[in-house]
Amino acid sequence: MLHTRTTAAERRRDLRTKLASGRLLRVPGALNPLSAKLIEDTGFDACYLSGAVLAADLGLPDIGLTTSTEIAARAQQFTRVTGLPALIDADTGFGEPMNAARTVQLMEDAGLAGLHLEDQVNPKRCGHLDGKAVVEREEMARRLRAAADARRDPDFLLMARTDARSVEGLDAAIDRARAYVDAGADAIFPEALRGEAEFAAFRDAVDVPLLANMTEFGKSPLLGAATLERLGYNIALYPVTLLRLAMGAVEDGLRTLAADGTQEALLPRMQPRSRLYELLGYDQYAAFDSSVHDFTLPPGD
Ligand SMILES: C[C@](O)(C(=O)O)[C@H](CC(=O)O)C(=O)O
Ligand SMILES: [Mg+2]
Repeated sequence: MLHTRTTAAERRRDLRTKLASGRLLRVPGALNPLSAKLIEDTGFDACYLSGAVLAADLGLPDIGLTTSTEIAARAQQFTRVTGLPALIDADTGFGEPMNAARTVQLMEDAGLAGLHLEDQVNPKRCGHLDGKAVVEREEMARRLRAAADARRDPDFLLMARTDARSVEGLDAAIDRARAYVDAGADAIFPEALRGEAEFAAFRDAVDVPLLANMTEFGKSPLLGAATLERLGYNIALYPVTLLRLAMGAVEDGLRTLAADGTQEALLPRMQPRSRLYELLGYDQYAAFDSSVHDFTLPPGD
């Protein structure tokens, strides 16, 4: 009820253990705390809080407009209701290396299991768009050293994302990744790789856990879990999948409602009240005090 019983420390250890297992973790991006509960219920390994989704949720583009305190406050609403480890997209760290350090502490306090910082300049943009620019390698290394040093729980995962593939080419991106590991990154997120061979080259070159960003409508092919596992990747990320699915359904539904003047035709596509109540744990609230709470549903709801 109300919140998960799992502590942040337990979730961080859980993520570390899963990463050490060598198997591929499947990590969808949650679109709100309720969907994070569904990600847990359907058996995924962890959940992701995407910068693109957090911004879109506020009706904003993903260009670094959100602030670290804003996303930390939102993140806490997710971590409170799921026992799954959650990894957050901390963009560029929201400023100078000192800001990246503060961001790490805010995300630790929000109960997250880890974050990733990227090497783009501010203002950043989606990693799958053209026209990106990256900071000097040493500048990003400073960002990472500050972040690693600020961490109070050594199990909090510090992942470095490099956007350099599209800007400087694959070899430079690999060199950066190695430098970022030396600066304290526990894992690497190579952004916008072009094909399976590039994913394989990255795996050969870097020893730490690797994340494969399987975002839709981007520059990377949508490699299946079996392929990513064979390539030796540790995390398959589906960052914006739920938002895209939900918004597709919402838009279709609105058009149908406007055209038909009733939602009758939409009922088979809806999550029924009973499933929503199950996810929210209404029965536990009823058991807490049945004299106050009685949420028995009529059959068929
Ligand atoms: C992973 C990502 O950083 C995100 O914010 O979810 C985005 C995803 C997207 O815009 O498709 C990115 O790849 O830059
Ligand atoms: Mg992002």
